[in-house]
Amino acid sequence: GAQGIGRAVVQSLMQSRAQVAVVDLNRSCGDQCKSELDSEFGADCSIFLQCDVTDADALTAAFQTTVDRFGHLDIVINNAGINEKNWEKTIQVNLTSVIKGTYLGLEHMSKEYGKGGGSIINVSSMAAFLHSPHQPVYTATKHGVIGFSRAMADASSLGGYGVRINVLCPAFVDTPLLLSVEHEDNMGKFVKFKDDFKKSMNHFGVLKPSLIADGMMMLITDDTIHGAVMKITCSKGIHFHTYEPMST
Ligand SMILES: NC(=O)C1=CN([C@@H]2O[C@H](COP(=O)(O)OP(=O)(O)OC[C@H]3O[C@@H](n4cnc5c(N)ncnc54)[C@H](O)[C@@H]3O)[C@@H](O)[C@H]2O)C=CC1
Ligand SMILES: CC/C=C\C[C@H](O)/C=C/C=C\C=C\C=C\C(=O)[C@@H](O)C/C=C\CCC(=O)O
Repeated sequence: GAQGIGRAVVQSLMQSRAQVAVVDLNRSCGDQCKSELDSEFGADCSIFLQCDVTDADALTAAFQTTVDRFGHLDIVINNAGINEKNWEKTIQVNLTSVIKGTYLGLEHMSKEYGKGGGSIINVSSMAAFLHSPHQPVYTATKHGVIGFSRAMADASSLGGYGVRINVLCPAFVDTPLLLSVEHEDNMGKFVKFKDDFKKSMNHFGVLKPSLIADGMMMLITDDTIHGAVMKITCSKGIHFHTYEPMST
């Protein structure tokens, strides 16, 4: 992502000397991001790939271009997310593309394909824990990201993929996405609930993208973390959801 949470994570990754492929639909944001990264870190450390993650062929090509450019893949962050009146599109971006991005990441990192292992982080939301009447389909996609990622983490363990898979659930974060609650194009008929949404935001507080990046870096650097659901809120900061053990 070339803005918002994705842009903050890219900054942290490059400050940690990672080479980064920024994949985003928005070319102007992407070009701006690339220009800033080149100025700060040099032109060889990142690429920007304009890509609609709902276009499976384009996303496949973006992964291949990244591997061709940098030689291999170690980290995948499936971050793109929208909240649109077109609820089918919301599902395509927020869930279907996360599934596709996870499978593509495994193709380039999993030991089942003879690769060296790696780390996948899928971005959900605290909307999966505190559902809101403002965005029911968005909420459904974020539940789906958690369920899919936890299942894939178990598959990775059972299959010896060597790929850690974790989920990050931010609460409200100060990014352009939050502004979408004002618009009927995004919220559809639920825009009439926008004042209630903003009351929630004021109650729970709004996080800085840099704190989400800190959480991402923790998931990336601590190789003991696998199958985890990280939550980041104003009240508790970076913490993890605990699930009742499955009864065998
Ligand atoms: N901002 C918030 O309050 C919260 C955001 N999140 C999640 O964090 C993730 C990032 O969101 P933000 O940074 O806040 O949003 P944002 O709108 O600032 O950034 C999202 C980026 O995704 C890109 N994008 C959208 N559709 C795309 C597509 N089809 N193909 C490729 N790129 C596409 C946009 O161009 C944009 O650069 C999303 O999954 C969102 O649901 C989760 C909880 C809270
Ligand atoms: C268009 C809006 C786009 C994104 C907004 C975001 O994805 C939606 C967030 C929805 C809910 C946020 C809830 C925040 C909750 C907190 O900050 C917690 O402190 C509340 C306390 C407990 C939650 C329950 C739990 O932790 O299990």
